[in-house]
Amino acid sequence: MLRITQYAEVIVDVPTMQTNRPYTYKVKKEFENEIDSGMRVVVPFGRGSRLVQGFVMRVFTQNSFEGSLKEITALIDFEPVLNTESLELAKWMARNTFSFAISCLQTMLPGALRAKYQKELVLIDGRELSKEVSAFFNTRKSQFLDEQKVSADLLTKLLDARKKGKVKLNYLVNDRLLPKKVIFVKSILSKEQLEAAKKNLRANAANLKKMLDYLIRHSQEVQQTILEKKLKITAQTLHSAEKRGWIKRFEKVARRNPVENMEIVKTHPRELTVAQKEAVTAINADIDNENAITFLLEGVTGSGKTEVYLQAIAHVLAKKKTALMLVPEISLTPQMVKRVIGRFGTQVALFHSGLSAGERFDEWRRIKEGKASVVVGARSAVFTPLENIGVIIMDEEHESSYKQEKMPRYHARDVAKWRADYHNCPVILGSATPSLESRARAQKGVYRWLKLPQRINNRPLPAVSLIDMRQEAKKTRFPDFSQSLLDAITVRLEKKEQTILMLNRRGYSSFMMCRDCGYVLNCPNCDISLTLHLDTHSMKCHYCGHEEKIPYICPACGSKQIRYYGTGTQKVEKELRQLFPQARILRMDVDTTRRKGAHESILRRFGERKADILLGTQMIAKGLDYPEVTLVGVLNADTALGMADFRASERTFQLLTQVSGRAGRAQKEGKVIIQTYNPNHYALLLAQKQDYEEFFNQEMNIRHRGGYPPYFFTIQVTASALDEGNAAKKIFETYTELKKVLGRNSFILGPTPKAIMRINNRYYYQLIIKYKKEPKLNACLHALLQKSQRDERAGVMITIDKEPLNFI
Ligand SMILES: Nc1ncnc2c1ncn2[C@@H]1O[C@H](COP(=O)(O)OP(=O)(O)OP(=O)(O)O)[C@@H](O)[C@H]1O
Ligand SMILES: [Zn+2]
Ligand SMILES: [Zn+2]
Repeated sequence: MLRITQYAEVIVDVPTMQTNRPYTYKVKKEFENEIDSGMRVVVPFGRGSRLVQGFVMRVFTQNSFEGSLKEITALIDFEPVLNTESLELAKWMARNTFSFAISCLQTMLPGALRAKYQKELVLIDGRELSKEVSAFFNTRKSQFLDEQKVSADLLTKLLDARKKGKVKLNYLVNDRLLPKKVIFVKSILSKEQLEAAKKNLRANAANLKKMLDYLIRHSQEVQQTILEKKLKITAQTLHSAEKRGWIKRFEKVARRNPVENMEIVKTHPRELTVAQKEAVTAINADIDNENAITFLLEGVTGSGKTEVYLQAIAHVLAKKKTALMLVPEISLTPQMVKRVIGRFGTQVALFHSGLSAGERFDEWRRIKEGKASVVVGARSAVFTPLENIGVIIMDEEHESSYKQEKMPRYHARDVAKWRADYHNCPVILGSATPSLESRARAQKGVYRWLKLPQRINNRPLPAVSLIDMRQEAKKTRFPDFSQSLLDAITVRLEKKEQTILMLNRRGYSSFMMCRDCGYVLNCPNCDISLTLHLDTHSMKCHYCGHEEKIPYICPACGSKQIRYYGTGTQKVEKELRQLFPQARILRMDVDTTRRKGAHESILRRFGERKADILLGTQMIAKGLDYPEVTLVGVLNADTALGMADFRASERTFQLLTQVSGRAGRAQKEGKVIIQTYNPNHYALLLAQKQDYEEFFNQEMNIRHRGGYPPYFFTIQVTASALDEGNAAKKIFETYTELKKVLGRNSFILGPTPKAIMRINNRYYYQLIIKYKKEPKLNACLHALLQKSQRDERAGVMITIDKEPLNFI
């Protein structure tokens, strides 16, 4: 007999057998009214019916299938965690970035929701239990179950007890998910009653008196911890007040507020300059027309791009729509956050890696519940479930951190455009130094090109000088500082103006080298040198995290002449303190900003002029807007140029232009000193002139001649394995397959071993496809990927990266 039954298509999470195909499961009667697409479920999978997690993609009813389908075991969520848009986006992303659907789905969720669920066994009936099961519970009512850790024998006995109804199995999502609860205090007496209580108080009950005085003056509820701090009292006093019937204490769900300790000043829209006005008018017109168009806002440093964003956002909010603003992680500075929150207040949600998992979860939930209408965040914020989006902004669009380097290898710019199409709204890409790709599209009319060619109030761009370190380094005792830079710092210290010093790359080549035999201390797992960290007094690998003691004797020749080599921020800080003992110096790098809030506190102190010099890595190159900074020094401009990557010049130019832009932004004139070993390189000469347009023209010529993007599209295919031979074999097989489908106008570079061939004991080989038009390529690559899943050779993996930003 036929019967209407409910079914669900589920994308399952099976690490060893990734697939983009959903599996169909039967929905139990109990779940029929509960289940919906976008919810996570637990399902049995494979021959052993192992329980795995999955996402419901679709629910449908139809006549019962012939064969027997497995049933959904449990619901993890009680309402969808992903909406229709997110599910669609995940599907598109899986196809478009050669990623697994499950990875894409998980990427859309905040980390707290991605954490693995736990299984809990609850004892229902303790009679006649087997010895082993009793021992497992060991007088407790419930116990977590980790299938990996209990013996198969015990597991069968537990499952048997479950069948007999003696034990129940629960699925628990990590408890970080529980909303944060805080205790509040509120007076339950009238003012008069409180006054009376005060009269009856013993003379020595000072704390209770303080408490009553407070309650008499404040009738609103207050958070317990805040009250304790304010009155310098303990929970004991509050307890006693409660017992006397003065107050009641109650729990409330609190929002973990990431900007709790920030001083926010209300800001107002500024009178726009002519160029700003033109930009805002053009953008707002397309917001009104619900036009999914992309703008490139090319504006020199300090030209007021942020004000353009803010006014476009205000326009969107006035239409009761929402706005998404993406900024690179490192420029998501307190300054930027204050500017946006100062303008739009509590309707702003923040989303970046500086937040704790709980804070991120709370912000995500506020967005999902429609309580936030402006989202400011880094790359992953592009997935936040804002509805009714009116504009999407991407500041510093050229930043490579917008591309995720691991699966799913998406570029936030592409996701932003997809969502703009979905919501019929414009995208604004802003930068002083746009990526060549975006700038070329603006030229061709694919993007609408808006320009802010002048700084605000026509302030001049700072004067930049290049210092040839090949000569200078010989002259001084401190090889990191040229005399011109030392002189310029001295002048700033005398005039009480501020200086920003940038050291390119974190812990740049502070490796250990033996001066007698040239031995370099390498990571045992990776083909890369270990980096010296003075704070932990150890040598660390930045790739795999391996850590070991600093050697004092060369392991190769036994010499004591093993020294660190190169320039790290810690070393430069030490030198600076010797050179300028009177200067107040702040250091900002990955090591000093690891602690939560450290980043903010360093910048705040600098902004309050509690320091004269801010020394840091690339972190300080972007977005900072401090009026007293009149000198920017770049200690080593060349490190990026030394890399065998065709984008090296572009990156160097962008970085130098950005960091130069920090100087002289207000009334006082700015000066920039760039120290380099390549003073004649065009990227440096044009950065000196801060001439983006000329750089664009020259670089496009070079790209044209070399056949690089944006003239060609690129795809990188990487094969890796624990065994080097297997990795190599795989890449050559891939090469042969690709050759069959690629046309005459496409090229393959390689196969070659990767520049760092071994990372964490895996070997990596790569090839790069360059093409203009290859209609069959996508399908071919998807087939390769699927096939490699079934590769017999252990641990052989293929990864595909569309438009990679790192070629080495
Ligand atoms: N119309 C305006 N009138 C007066 N001041 C303005 C105006 N627009 C912006 N500003 C101020 O000018 C300064 C520079 O602006 P902003 O930081 O937005 O520039 P930007 O283009 O984003 O710079 P960068 O790319 O270097 O970060 C800021 O202090 C800002 O408050
Ligand atoms: Zn040696
Ligand atoms: Zn390593």
